[in-house]
Amino acid sequence: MQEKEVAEEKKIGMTETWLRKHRLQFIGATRHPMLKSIRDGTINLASFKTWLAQDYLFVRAFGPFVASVLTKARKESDDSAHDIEVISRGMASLEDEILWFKKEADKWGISLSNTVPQQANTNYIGFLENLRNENVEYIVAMTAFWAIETVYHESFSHCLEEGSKTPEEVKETCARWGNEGFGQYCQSLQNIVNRCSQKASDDELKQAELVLLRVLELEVEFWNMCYASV
Ligand SMILES: Cc1ncc(CNC=O)c(N)n1
Repeated sequence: MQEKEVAEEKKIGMTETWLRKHRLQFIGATRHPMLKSIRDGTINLASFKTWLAQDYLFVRAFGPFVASVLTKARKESDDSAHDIEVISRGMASLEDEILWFKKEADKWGISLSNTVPQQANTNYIGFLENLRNENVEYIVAMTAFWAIETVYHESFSHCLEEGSKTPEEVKETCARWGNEGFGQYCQSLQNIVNRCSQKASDDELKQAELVLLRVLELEVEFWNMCYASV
C-alpha cells in the first residue's frame, strides 16, 4: 500500500505518517546530546555561544527561503489566502528574531560581524538556497519549512518541561522556539503540508519525504558542529 493510502486509511496526516516512519531520525535531531546538556544543565557555554553565532547566520539565510515559500504559495497553493497569512506570520517574526540574536550576542560578548559560517552551516544554507529554485514544488519547500520550524519547537520545548535543569541564562533562548504560540504556528504549517499532500503526486510526496529526512540530518550536523567546538 502507498503511504498516502495508509495516511488516508488511518485518518492521520501525511506528516504524522512520515514522523512515525522516521521516528529515530526525528529523535536524533530533537534529542541531540547538545540539547540534552541544555536540559540537564551541563551545557558547555562555549558550545552555546558557537550555536548562537552560527544560528544567527542561518536565520539570515532562512528569511529569503521563507520568502520563496511565500512566492510559491501565491502561485501554487489551492488556498493561497490562508497559506500566505500563515507564512507571512513566520516571515514577520524573523525581523524580531534577528534583533534578538544581536541583543543576545551582546549579552554574551560575541561579535556577529566576525563570525563566518562553519561547514555544517554552509551545507544547510546551501540546501535552503536550492529549495528556493522555482522548479522546486510548493509542497516540497513547505515540507522543509514545517520540518525546520518543528524540530526547533520540539527540541526547545523539551528543555523547558518540568524537571529540566536548563540554566537560567539559556531559558530565554528555549522559550523563543519552545513557547506554545510557536507550537501553534508549527501546527498551522503542518496542516498546510497535510492538506497539500492529499493532492500531491507520488513523486512529489517522495521528494517531500526526502527533504524532511535531509532536514533532520542537517539539524544533527548543525548541533554536532556546535558541540565539537569546545
Ligand atoms: C538550525 C536551525 N534550525 C531551525 C531554526 C528555527 N527556524 C528559525 O528560526 C533555526 N533558527 N536554526
